[in-house]
Parts: sequence; structure tokens; C-alpha cells
Amino acid sequence: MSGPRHRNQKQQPTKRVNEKQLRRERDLKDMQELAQQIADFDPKGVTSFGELPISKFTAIGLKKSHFTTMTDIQMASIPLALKGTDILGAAKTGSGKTLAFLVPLLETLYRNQWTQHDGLGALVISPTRELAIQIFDVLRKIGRAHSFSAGLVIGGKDVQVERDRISRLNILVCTPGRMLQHMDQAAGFEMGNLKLLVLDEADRILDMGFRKTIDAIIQHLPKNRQTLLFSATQTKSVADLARLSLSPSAAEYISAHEAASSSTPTNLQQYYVITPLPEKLDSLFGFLKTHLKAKILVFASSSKQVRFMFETFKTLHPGIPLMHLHGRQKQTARIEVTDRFAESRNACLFCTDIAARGLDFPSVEWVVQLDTPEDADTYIHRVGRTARFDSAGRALLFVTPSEEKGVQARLEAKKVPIEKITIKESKKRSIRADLQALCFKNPEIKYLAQKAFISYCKSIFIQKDKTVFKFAELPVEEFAESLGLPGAPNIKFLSSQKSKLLKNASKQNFSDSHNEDASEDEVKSNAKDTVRTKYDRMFERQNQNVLSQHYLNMVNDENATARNVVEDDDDGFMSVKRRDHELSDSSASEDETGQGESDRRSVPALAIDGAHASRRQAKAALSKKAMLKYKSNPTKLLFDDDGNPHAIYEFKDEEDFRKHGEAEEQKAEFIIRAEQRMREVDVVDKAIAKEKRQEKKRKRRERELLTEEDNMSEEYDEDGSGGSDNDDLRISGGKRKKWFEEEGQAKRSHANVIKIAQPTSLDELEALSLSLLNK
Ligand SMILES: Nc1ncnc2c1ncn2[C@@H]1O[C@H](COP(=O)(O)OP(=O)(O)OP(=O)(O)O)[C@@H](O)[C@H]1O
Repeated sequence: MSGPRHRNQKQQPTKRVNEKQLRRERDLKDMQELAQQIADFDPKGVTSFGELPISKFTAIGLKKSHFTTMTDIQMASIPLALKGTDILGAAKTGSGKTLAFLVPLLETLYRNQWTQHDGLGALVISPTRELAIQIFDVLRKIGRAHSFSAGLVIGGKDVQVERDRISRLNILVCTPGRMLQHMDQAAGFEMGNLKLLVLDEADRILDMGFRKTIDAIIQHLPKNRQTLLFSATQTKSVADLARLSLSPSAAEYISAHEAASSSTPTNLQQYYVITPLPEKLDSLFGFLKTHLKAKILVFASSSKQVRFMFETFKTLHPGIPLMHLHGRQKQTARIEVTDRFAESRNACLFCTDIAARGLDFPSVEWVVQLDTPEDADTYIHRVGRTARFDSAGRALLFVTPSEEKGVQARLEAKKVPIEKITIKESKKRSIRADLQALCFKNPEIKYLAQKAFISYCKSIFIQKDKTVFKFAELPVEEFAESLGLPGAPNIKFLSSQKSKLLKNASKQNFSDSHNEDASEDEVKSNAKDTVRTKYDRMFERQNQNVLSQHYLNMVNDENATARNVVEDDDDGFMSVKRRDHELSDSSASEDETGQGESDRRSVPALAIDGAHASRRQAKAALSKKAMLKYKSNPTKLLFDDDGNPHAIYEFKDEEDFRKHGEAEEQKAEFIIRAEQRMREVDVVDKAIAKEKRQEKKRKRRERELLTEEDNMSEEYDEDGSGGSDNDDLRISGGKRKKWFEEEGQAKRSHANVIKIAQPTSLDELEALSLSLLNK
């Protein structure tokens, strides 16, 4: 028995070595054959993945993910990329660009026999975290049969944890800011072996916002790598190619749909509707009410607008599930929203352009653009969230009358077929009064409305294309009213030099932060340890002047507004001041709710100068106590039987007074009467006070008894006789300790304990407490 076993043990390692060697030889042969097949490969007429010269591992992944026939861009780019050519790929939205770069990526590493010890072999850069996650998911699916290690570097996680992980990975999918952070901070983060670089949504990654970050990343990468650039709206800039060390003569420019009559998917129907700015929200609400069963994406130009729409529409209940997505949300919330929307059948997602590129939500029926996109490319990316691959979709763009001509021209130039429609009068629904009521009731909503107003105005002002975006023509007052605001916050521009400085400063911050999704106007608090309320956070924001102005209006006098012109750091080049409203005296009563503009003459000015105001001052303005010192002493009135008010010590007519006798006597009589009345009232007051004391005592005892009971149950749980996380079990367990003793027990233990039945209702408990107190 032992002999053969010994022989086996001796033979096994040799056998294993032989097997390994054989496998390696086989793999090498496969790879050589594959390289030959690629060299000989003629892509003409090839339409399926099965015909491509790719490894069996990638073929398995594609088959298991149900990808069989290639799309146009895949057919055009994969064969070339397999041969090692640099690619600049452009194809319509939803046409399958992700596979067009992931298949060559896997194959490059495979043919280079990449192992864990070779370090990073391929890097995919995406402009947003959401898109990076999505690319990573597709990579996991089609790369399932390979043995490469892959990871996501998108921020939102502990840098150290991420750093430890990425040094062992072969493929990284990342956002630019976080990637650079790792490259800069991690000594020995080896990129020298990198074989392939992919830029998805390349035009966005190469544009101004990411310029510095990308240039810095590229510096870390070896020059002799392969580079693949993909987008629906591609860059052809030679300067951009030079930045990536690509030579225009060597790189292949592939435009899968250049000859097509439109640059958007053919199964996408596109409409625009002329809507004055103050009517946009009404129209959108009407639209949602009539599309309750649809899956809708609504794009707005800023996160503030998105939040305002979400918070208000949620209260107005259009009848469709609402979600929101923007860069100021925490990473977990962003992932949760994208997943939830992807799974939804009917829902409306309010979002910023964070969702404009690349995201592949299944079955989106409508893309609504509430705010005009900054350019035609952004329009194309936004509408591309519907009608993906071979499904149908519809898109609706709201255009203000002043934007119509410019928008039409821009879209026509980009070959976007769009049709003008009008909204049926019967489908319009005004929500202005509802929004005003919401702003009136809820200061946070009013604050959001002010922020939404400012960010919209800002977005129009900073647009480059002045033929479309005409700031001077904005109907600001009506727009503010449409958001529910009592009036438009004033917008004041800084000198061009200062605004330039601020702009540059913010850009600097942007690139320094290495966080492309960083919130645009939140000030990071230094006070890490203190507990901060939502109001604290509201005041910490740089644009707080908008809010403090709101409170200021409650207490400020007319003159103070002159001091309220403050620079608005948040918006870079604008300053905001609250407008003085001419108000009738009746509005003074509204001040206490914070909604009306005050009759400021009655109250001395509390100088709260917008952003310069300290939080304490602003809070003081809120405090009722602070207000009290500006009020005169209260006057108590007595009402006679006819309902006429009289002061307590009312002056009488002198003659009338003398008729009743000598002044001194009258005074003495009055004092006696008053003392008598005081004594009587005192008796009543004392009785009331006693009653209150007893009531207080009774309630305190009641609370103590309940606490005692709770403690008992806890003890019970700790004893292990009851499951603390299973209330049902504990209750039906029946073995619970009680805070009172039962009849038999009392007799046995303490002779002087009163016999009490366990109270079953609050009344019984109250009676029991009273009886205990009276004892
Ligand atoms: N060959 C294929 N066969 C079937 N479905 C495919 C194929 N290629 C891609 N798809 C599907 O088409 C959809 C769009 O693909 P993908 O997200 O890659 O498009 P895209 O061109 O990158 O879009 P965008 O420009 O918006 O980023 C996805 O749901 C994907 O699964």
C-alpha cells in the first residue's frame, strides 16, 4: 500500500511540472497562431465576434454575455486595434463603443502573456464615476474567463486602501483626478510597463476641465503604448493628439457614422418646444403628469436646480417615482440612485450633465432637457441616454424664445433632426402657487429656490455661445416668481479683472483638488469634531448671503440694504443682494414666519452683511429673544361687559374722582381692596401651582417607573433569556421579569408590599403611579 503511494507522491510533482510546461507550450503556440491570424486578418465582410482572431477566453466572455454580432464601430475598430494601431473612434451614442475598446484591451494583455507580476498593463480613463463603474461591469462580464486582475479607482473610498490594492492590478478603470492622486502619492506605483491607454468620452476628457490632470497623468505613462480614444463627438484636434503623444499620421480616425444623415440614432425622435423661462417648471410638471408610466431623464444645468426640482416636485406628487443625481451627492447615494433608476420601469430622474455621457440605463423612453445644453455635443450626449443600441426613444428640449434661433442653427450644423411641437393648452398645469406656498412654509425650500435662481443665471452668463444664451434678456423677476420666490435676488457683477481672478482661482482649486466631481461651492469645515446641524451647514456655504439676506429681511430696516451688497464667492463673479420691496404695513405680520418683507421702520437694523455676517449674528437675527429687546413693554388690557378695552390703571376724570371722597382716603381704600384681591388671587394661584407641582411629580414618577421597566427588560435580555433583536420572540417568551411583584410573591418576600395587579393600560398605570405617590 505504502509503496505505490510513495511512488505516486514522487511522481506527482514531476507530472505537475510537465503539465504546466505543456500548457505553457500550448499557450505559446496558440498565441503565435493568433498573432499570425491577426497579421493575415482581412476584416472585410466580418460581422460576428466569432470570426475575429481573438483568444478563446475573450470569446467565452462575449458568448456568455450574449454578444454575437458586432456593431458598426466594433466592426471598424476592433480588427485595427487588434493589430496594435492607435484609434480615434467616433460613433453615435449607444452604438457599442465600450466593447470596441474592451475587446482589444483584453487581447493585448493576453498576447503579452500578462501576469500579476507584470503590474499595470492597461488603463481606462472615464470622465465620471458612474461611467467608470459601468465600464468596469462590462469588463468583468467579458473578461470573466481571463485571469487578469482589474480594479476601479474613482474616489469615494479610503485612499490608502485603494493604494494597497491598485499596486497589484493589471487593469485599472479610473476617473482622472483620483488616478493622478495615486500616481503622485504612491512611491513606486509602476506604470512603466503599460501597454494600452483608453480614453472613453475622449473629447470631454481632453477638454479644459480635465486638461491639467490628463497632461499630468500622461507624463507618467510610457510613450510606446497603444492609445484608443472613443466618443460620440470626437476630437480631431492635432494639439490634443500631440498631448497624448499620438501622431496624426499613425493614428486611425474611425467615424462609424460619418456618412449618416444624422449624428443621433435613427430610432430617436427629437422634439423641441418653445417655453418662456418662467413657464418651464409648469410645463415639466404637466409633462410628468401625462407620462406617469414612462422612464424619464430630466436634465438641468446645475445641481441646485436638480435639488430644487426634486424637493418641490416630491411634495407636489406628480404621480411618478422621483429620483435625483448630481455631483454633490455622496458616492454611495450616487450608486444607489443609478442602480435604482436602472432597475425602474417607470420613474423620473432629475440630473445634471453628470449623467449625460456614456451611461447605459436600460429602456429610457424620454430624455427631457429642461435647460438648453451648452453646445450641440452636450445635446447629442444627453439625448443618447435613450434609443440605445436597437431600442427606440424620444427626446424633448425646452427652449426659451430668445434661444430658439441659435439652438436651431447649432443643431442643424451638427446634423440633428429635431421637430418643433407645442404643448396642448389643456395639458398645462401651473404650479406657481404651490411653489410659492412651499417657499413660504419652508425656509429650506426658499433657500434652494434662491440657489437655483442664482445658479441658472450664472449658467447663462458664463456660456460662451452668446448667440444662444442672452443673459440680458432673462425675465429675472418672472423667473424668480415661478420658483416661488417673492422677488428676484439682485445680481451684481464684479469688475472683469476680479471675476477673472476668481475664475482662475476656482479653476486652480478644481485641478488641485484632483476631484472632478467635487462640489462646486461647498466650503469644507475645519471644525471636524463639532456636531453640525443642517442649518450650520447652510450657513457654512459660501453663498450664505442669499440665505442670511432672507433672514435679514425679517429684521432689517430700509437703510441696511445699502450695506448688503456682498461679493458672492460661490458664483465666482457675481454678487447678490436682496432687493428692497415696497410693502404695505400689513406685511409686517408675515415677518415672523420669515416669508414677508418687513415693515423695517419699526425695527432697528441688525447689520448682517451677507457673506461677511457671522453665523452668530445671523442666528441672533433668528432668535426671538433678540427681537424682544426691540419691542416695547407689553400692555395688559381689561375688557368691560360691552367688550371695550381699558388699561388696568385707567385715569379717571378728575371731577368724577373727587366726588368719591378725599384722595388719601380713596387711596387707602384702594390699597385695602387691592390687598384683599391679591390675597384671594393668591389662594387660587397657590392651588394651581400645587396642582401643577403634583402633576409634574406624578409625570416624573411615571417616567421613572417606565424607565425601571425598560431596565428590567434589558436585564432580561442580557440574561440571555430573550433575543434583543427579536421582539416577537421576547414578548411571547413569557418569562419576562416584572417591575412589580405578583400577589403570591409579595406575601412570601415582603409583608408590607402592596398587592397590585399588573397595569394593562395607560390609565391603570397612571392610577398606580398616583397611588404610589400618595403612599
Ligand atoms: N455587439 C453588441 N450586441 C448587442 N448589444 C450590444 C453590442 N454592443 C453593445 N451592445 C449594447 O448596446 C448598449 C450601448 O453600448 P455602449 O454603452 O457601449 O454604447 P456607447 O457607444 O459607448 O454609448 P455612449 O456614446 O452613450 O457612451 C449597451 O447596452 C450594450 O450592452
